[in-house]
Amino acid sequence: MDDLEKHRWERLLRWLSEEHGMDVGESAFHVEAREVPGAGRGLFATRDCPRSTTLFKVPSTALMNKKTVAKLYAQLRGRRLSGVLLVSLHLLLHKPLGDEDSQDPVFGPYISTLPRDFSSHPLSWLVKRDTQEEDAWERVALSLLPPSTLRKLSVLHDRFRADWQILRRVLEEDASVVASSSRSDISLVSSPENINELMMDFLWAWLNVNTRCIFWRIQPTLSDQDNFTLCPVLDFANHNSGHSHIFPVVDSDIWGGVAKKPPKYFVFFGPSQGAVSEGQQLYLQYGTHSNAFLFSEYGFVNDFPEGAVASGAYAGEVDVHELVEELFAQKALLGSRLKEVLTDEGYWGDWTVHAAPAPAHPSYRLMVALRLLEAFENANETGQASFDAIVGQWRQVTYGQADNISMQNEERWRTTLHRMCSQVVERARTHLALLSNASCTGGTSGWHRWMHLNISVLWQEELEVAESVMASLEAGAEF
Ligand SMILES: C[S@@+](CC[C@H](N)C(=O)[O-])C[C@H]1O[C@@H](n2cnc3c(N)ncnc32)[C@H](O)[C@@H]1O
Repeated sequence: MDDLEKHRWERLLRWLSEEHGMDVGESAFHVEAREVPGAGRGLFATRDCPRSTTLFKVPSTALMNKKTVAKLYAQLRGRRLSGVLLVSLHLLLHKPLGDEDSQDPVFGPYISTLPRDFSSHPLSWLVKRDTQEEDAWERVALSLLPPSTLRKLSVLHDRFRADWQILRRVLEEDASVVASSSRSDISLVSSPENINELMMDFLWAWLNVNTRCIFWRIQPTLSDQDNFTLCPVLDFANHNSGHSHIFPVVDSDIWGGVAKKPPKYFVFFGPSQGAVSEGQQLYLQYGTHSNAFLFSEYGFVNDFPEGAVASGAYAGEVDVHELVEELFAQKALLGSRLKEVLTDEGYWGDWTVHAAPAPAHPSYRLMVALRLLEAFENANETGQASFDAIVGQWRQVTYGQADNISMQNEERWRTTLHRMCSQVVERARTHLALLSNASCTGGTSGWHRWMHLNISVLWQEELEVAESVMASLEAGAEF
């Protein structure tokens, strides 16, 4: 890290210690931030840690979440803003200017350590497209994304736009909120340029929340959308698809009892299965996410060595929603009726093919959908009695009361899956060829080249997974 970043890290530790009473001494704090090429900064062990070592404990007063931030905005209590909105609003109002530190008297030293720039995040390209401010590189990059990645990104974009609309209203209607900002440059003069600038600042805040938050229970209901926090120090940890070295203690027995109060510290253990060595990067597994998800939500992918998909060493997957949806659409009115059946039974969408565990296979949801589609053979319409009878047969198989609709149906859906995988292979080859033509996405800076590579990895995964599933089908594998 450069001197400025080192200074910010040290200031963060001083703030945690002096303002929040966190123990950052050698006996209780065993991590440090370092630069990681291609991943910004990461967390590293500062000494050998035996299994289950407590790596560090962050006082809950230093966390940024709905509970700690809402206290600062009593005037907004009636608006029932989500945790994402409140925390993003606070970041927006105290965003550091240029290379300066954040002037927020409450969380300033923490906010100063957050990434300053999200130009490489694909959501930035989409948001810039809304205002015709995207550059040629971004336009081409968006056009080269696999369809399912673009869909995931669009869903994220919708979430962002909805939050921005709410926040804009809050800023326009409540002058005291803007007045509480520590920024000298914030302005709500409603010129289109000002509003777009403010939206990009909000994007910076929102992406910091979206890429750095972690589950933290502040509401009694486990699935409450506000059960998350930003956590200083921990949020320097990068993701690894294989294993995690950091284990957050996320739930407390207190919740089972009457006290219903979050714990005083957010505690992070090292692995219980083995020691970590001094200098080792400590990863946090963000979840078992596909590369398409990591790319759209976090702006990076897990790379994999050539052949790792075919050997099953890398659990690649492809979301084939668009291709399946198209098959139902081709059945015109019958397709709509079948969509209704699948939706009612909870099987519409989320259709994937997987490389591992061997044999490479379709997801159960995909088999269920294809069985129904092929049960009607080439028909585009059918009478109600025959429709009900066929759907009845399909239900028996789906509920496990029969092995199959017919051997012919099994043959048909496997053939359709094979054809679909071959389409995936073909479009992946086309896009990899386009991507290898440097002129089409050859940006100038480091992150352009890195994102170019990430997009290639997405297509390479599509290619290798689809080829593996085709090989399984050709070998007659049972799924
Ligand atoms: C919680 S932050 C981790 C710390 C971050 N690297 C930083 O410099 O502040 C999550 C972000 O880190 C980056 N990241 C995390 N894991 C990564 C990985 N395995 N490869 C590349 N980038 C990664 C992505 O930009 C992601 O959105």
